[in-house]
Amino acid sequence: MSVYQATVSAPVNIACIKYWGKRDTKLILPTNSSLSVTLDQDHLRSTTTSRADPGFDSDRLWLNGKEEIIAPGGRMATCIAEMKRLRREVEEKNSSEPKLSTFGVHISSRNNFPTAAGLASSASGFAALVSSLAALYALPANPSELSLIARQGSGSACRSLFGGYVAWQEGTAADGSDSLAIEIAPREHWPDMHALICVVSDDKKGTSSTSGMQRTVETSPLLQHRIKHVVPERMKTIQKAILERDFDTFARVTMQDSNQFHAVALDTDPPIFYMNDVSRSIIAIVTEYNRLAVANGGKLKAAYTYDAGPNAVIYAPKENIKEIVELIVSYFPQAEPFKDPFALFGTAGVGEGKLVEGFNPAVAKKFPVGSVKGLIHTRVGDGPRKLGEAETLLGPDGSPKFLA
Ligand SMILES: Nc1ncnc2c1ncn2[C@@H]1O[C@H](COP(=O)(O)OP(=O)(O)OP(=O)(O)O)[C@@H](O)[C@H]1O
Ligand SMILES: C[C@@](O)(CCOP(=O)(O)OP(=O)(O)O)CC(=O)O
Repeated sequence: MSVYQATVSAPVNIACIKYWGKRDTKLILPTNSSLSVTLDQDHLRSTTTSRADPGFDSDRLWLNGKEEIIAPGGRMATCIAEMKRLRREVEEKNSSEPKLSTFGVHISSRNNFPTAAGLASSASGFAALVSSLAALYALPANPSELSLIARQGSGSACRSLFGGYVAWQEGTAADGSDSLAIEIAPREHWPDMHALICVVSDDKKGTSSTSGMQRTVETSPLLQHRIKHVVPERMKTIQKAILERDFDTFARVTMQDSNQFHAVALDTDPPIFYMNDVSRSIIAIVTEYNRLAVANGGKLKAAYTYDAGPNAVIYAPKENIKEIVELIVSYFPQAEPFKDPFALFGTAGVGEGKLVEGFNPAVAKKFPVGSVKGLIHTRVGDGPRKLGEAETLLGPDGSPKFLA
C-alpha cells in the first residue's frame, strides 16, 4: 500500500518593519504591511512531516515529540482545514487522484531551537506545517498562495514561505485574499546580509504577541500615527534600500522601526515592556559602534532589532560580524565557546573579546556570565525545503519517531 507523506523544513524570519496589530483577529489581517529577512535554515529551522492515511481516525500533531491538542476552530485546525479544501479542489478536477482530503493526517514537527522564546518559532512552525501539507497533497499552489494560509496560523508565518527579503502586503479585501507575502529579492541578490542573534532569555515570554498587539490596537494613540504616517513611507524606503544593497539606509530604518514598535508597546495601557537592561545595553553598544564608524567618515555598520522579547538580532554585512562578536563578548562573557559556523576566528576562538579602537567603553557596564546565554551567527537564507524520506519524523505506525 502507498504511504502518502512529505517532510519539509522552513526558516525563521525576523522583521525589519514590524507587524504589530490586527484589523481582523480571526483571519489575521494586519493593521500595517511588514518586511523581513529570512534566516538560514542551516542554523534555525522547523522540520515537519505530514502523513495522510485512511487508518487515521483524526488529525493529530506532535511538537518536539509531545502531542499538542488541535483545538476545534483554532489556528492549527484552520490551517489544516484550508489545506484539505485545496486538496479537495485537486481531487474534484481529477477523479483518479487518491482522496487524501478525506483521510486523517498525522503531523510531527521539531524546532532545532527553543520554542515560544521570541525566536519566531510560530513563523517557521506554521510555514513548515503548510509547506509539508502542500507537498503531501501535491498542490499546485505557489508560495504567495500558501502564505494566505500560513498567515491564519500566525501572521508572521506568511513571510517564511519565501527566502531572502520578503514583504507581507496588508491588503484591503475583507476576506483577506490580498493579504499575502511577496518576495522583494531572493537571498542571492544580497547574500552578504548576516545576522547575530543574542539570546538574552530562552524562557517563555510574559505577554504573547497575539494578546499584546491587540491591547496596543485598543489603547495606543501612537499606533494610529504609526499605521497611517510612518510605516507606508518606511516600506518604500527599505525596499529601495534592499534593491540597491544600501546597508546604511536598511540599518537606519530597521533600528527606527524596532524603536517605534517598542514605543507603541510602551504606549499601550497597561504598558508592555519586552526589552530589559541587557537589551538596552546591546542597543547602546551597537549605537556606539555605528557612531565611531560615521565619525571615521564611514557609514552604519550594524542594525539592531527586537521582537516581542529581550533577544537582540543584529543585522550586519559579513565583514563586520567578527568585530561585533568581539564587542558583545567583551560586555557579555559567555559560558560556552562561540560556535563559529563561518570560521571567523581561528583555533584560539573569541577569547574575552575586544573593543574596536576609539570605542567608548562607558556606554555599557560589563554583565555577569549568562546575561547573554548564547550567540547564534547566521545569514539570509532560502525558503522552505522539501526533504527526503530519510528525514521523516513519523514512524511506521504513524506516531512520532522521536519522543520529547
Ligand atoms: N514546529 C512547529 N509546528 C507547529 N506549530 C509550532 C511549531 N513551533 C511553534 N509552533 C506554535 O507556535 C507557538 C509559539 O509561538 P509564540 O508566538 O508564542 O512564540 P515565538 O514564535 O517563538 O515568538 P515570536 O513569534 O514572538 O517571535 C507554539 O506554542 C506552537 O503553537
Ligand atoms: C514582534 C513581531 O515578531 C510580531 C509577530 O507576531 P506573531 O506573528 O507571533 O503574532 P500572531 O499573528 O498573533 O501569531 C513582529 C513581526 O514579526 O513582524
